[in-house]
Amino acid sequence: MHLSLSSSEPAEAEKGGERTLALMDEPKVTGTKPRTSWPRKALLILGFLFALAAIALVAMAVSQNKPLQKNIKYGIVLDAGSSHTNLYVYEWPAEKENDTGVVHQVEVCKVEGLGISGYSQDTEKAGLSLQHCMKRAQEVVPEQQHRETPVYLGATAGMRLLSLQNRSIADRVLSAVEKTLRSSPFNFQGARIISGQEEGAYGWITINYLLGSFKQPGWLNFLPHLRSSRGTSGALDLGGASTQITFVPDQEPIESQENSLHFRLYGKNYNVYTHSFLCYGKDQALRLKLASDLQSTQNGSLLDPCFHPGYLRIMNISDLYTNPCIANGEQQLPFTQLHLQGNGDYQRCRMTIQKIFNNSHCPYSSCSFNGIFLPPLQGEFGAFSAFYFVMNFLNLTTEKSPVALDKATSTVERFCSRPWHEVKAEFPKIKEKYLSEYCFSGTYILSLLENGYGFTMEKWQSIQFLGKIGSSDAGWTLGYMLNLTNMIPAEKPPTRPLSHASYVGLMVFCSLVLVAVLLLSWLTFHKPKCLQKGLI
Ligand SMILES: Nc1ccn([C@@H]2O[C@H](COP(=O)(O)OP(=O)(O)OP(=O)(O)O)[C@@H](O)[C@H]2O)c(=O)n1
Ligand SMILES: [Ca+2]
Repeated sequence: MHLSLSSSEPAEAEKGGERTLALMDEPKVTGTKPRTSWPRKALLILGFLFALAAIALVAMAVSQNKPLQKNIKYGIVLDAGSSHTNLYVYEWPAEKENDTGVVHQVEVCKVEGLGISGYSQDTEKAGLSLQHCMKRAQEVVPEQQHRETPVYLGATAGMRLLSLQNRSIADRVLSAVEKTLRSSPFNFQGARIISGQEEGAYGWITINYLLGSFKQPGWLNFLPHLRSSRGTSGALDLGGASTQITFVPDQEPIESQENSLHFRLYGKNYNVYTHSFLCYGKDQALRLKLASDLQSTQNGSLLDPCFHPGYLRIMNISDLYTNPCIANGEQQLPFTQLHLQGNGDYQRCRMTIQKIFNNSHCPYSSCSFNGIFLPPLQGEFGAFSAFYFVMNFLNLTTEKSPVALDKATSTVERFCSRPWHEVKAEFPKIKEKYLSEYCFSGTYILSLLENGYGFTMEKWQSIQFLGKIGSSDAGWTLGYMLNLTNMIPAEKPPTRPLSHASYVGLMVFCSLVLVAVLLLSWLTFHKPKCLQKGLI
């Protein structure tokens, strides 16, 4: 084959001098195996060195970016809600504590029994009830870190109500829980009742921290004027005794001072609207509704459209009137017990619920209800706690697109109309207290969001019902801890435009492109002799 190629070439050789010269340089064909030419050898060596260098570069990048042994810190927050207490353990890498999105939940322990405000008759028990979860926290946090791990307890609306009703009993409950927390090996930082404003604000901080809304991508350092372009999500929290709405409105300034908060986080200013409605959590709202319904009964029996047909409940009237949400009226009632009988009528249920929202006056440009200022709704909203528990039970929470308002309405309507014995048989594992109230709760959520706040058809689509974000529960506790441990800086910590890994990757890529360009240019302009033959 080599021979036949040589024999056909003299004709071509006459066409141009250069080609002729090239042929003349070829080693003489001798019939033995040809030896590899020098340039080809050089190319082979170069190729080998190139491959070696590329492997070394990649290996270096990989080993340099291997995660270092982590120095983990822990923090504990107890959410002492009106219906129950949860203990959360958070962890984060010590060297990154000022970054956003690095703290996450590693444990949640549900305290058995009542919320701490439920122990007003036996305050010591409020402290004892926490012991099991404190033991659990000791197992989760490594022993050598117990002493430096802060523990906080924040009590919400149940304790706010107890404190309004009887300050000294509320203080005794707090002392009892403090005693338990002080006797643990952790670094006790305080047990207190947080205000509704704080509860709303910390819920907003938590979800935006977890969603990464405070994060500005590193490349924005090059374009500082674009930094304010990313929005935050509003926060909707529904508890047993209070409910909070918090978001950044378009309208500025916020008309009512008591609903206005200002934050500077990671170098950006936020003017936040928040309101906490005490007595409008789902348990207290049910009491408000029952108290309102009772006004129109003569004998204490009530046909309640917010419970399933066939459902019966007997309640002591005195239990209904044991807190400041229902101011007076007990004395005038000629009966001591309420006999409630469900008839599962969604439309009527909505009408009875509507009565607990007072829309008769509004001293501002716009209001939610009870004369409370509410600016026009703005942006996306994350709805959590009981908003999530209830909507999740009703299969109305989807990861992708939100369920439309009319579909949510028809689902609740259908659920309410189902006979109680059928519902009970279908969900034998769900606590009867929760299950029997999902019809009321679903209807209440729709009334509150649609009529109370104005999430009608289109706005409804901006609500995402959230249980967890990543591994962390949506709620106020993470925001509370981030604030108390100063983990959210007012100014953006200085950062490099690229992460180390992206930097190394980009450097390798650019080097390879440069080498390729140089090689190609060299080949194009200098045409090494070994290649010239093959090219023509
Ligand atoms: N799987 C669940 C869990 C809870 N609930 C109900 O949801 C309500 C609120 O629960 P939660 O958000 O835990 O309220 P708390 O924090 O206890 O109350 P608050 O924030 O008002 O102090 C309670 O009525 C509870 O009965 C429910 O229906 N289904
Ligand atoms: Ca709560």
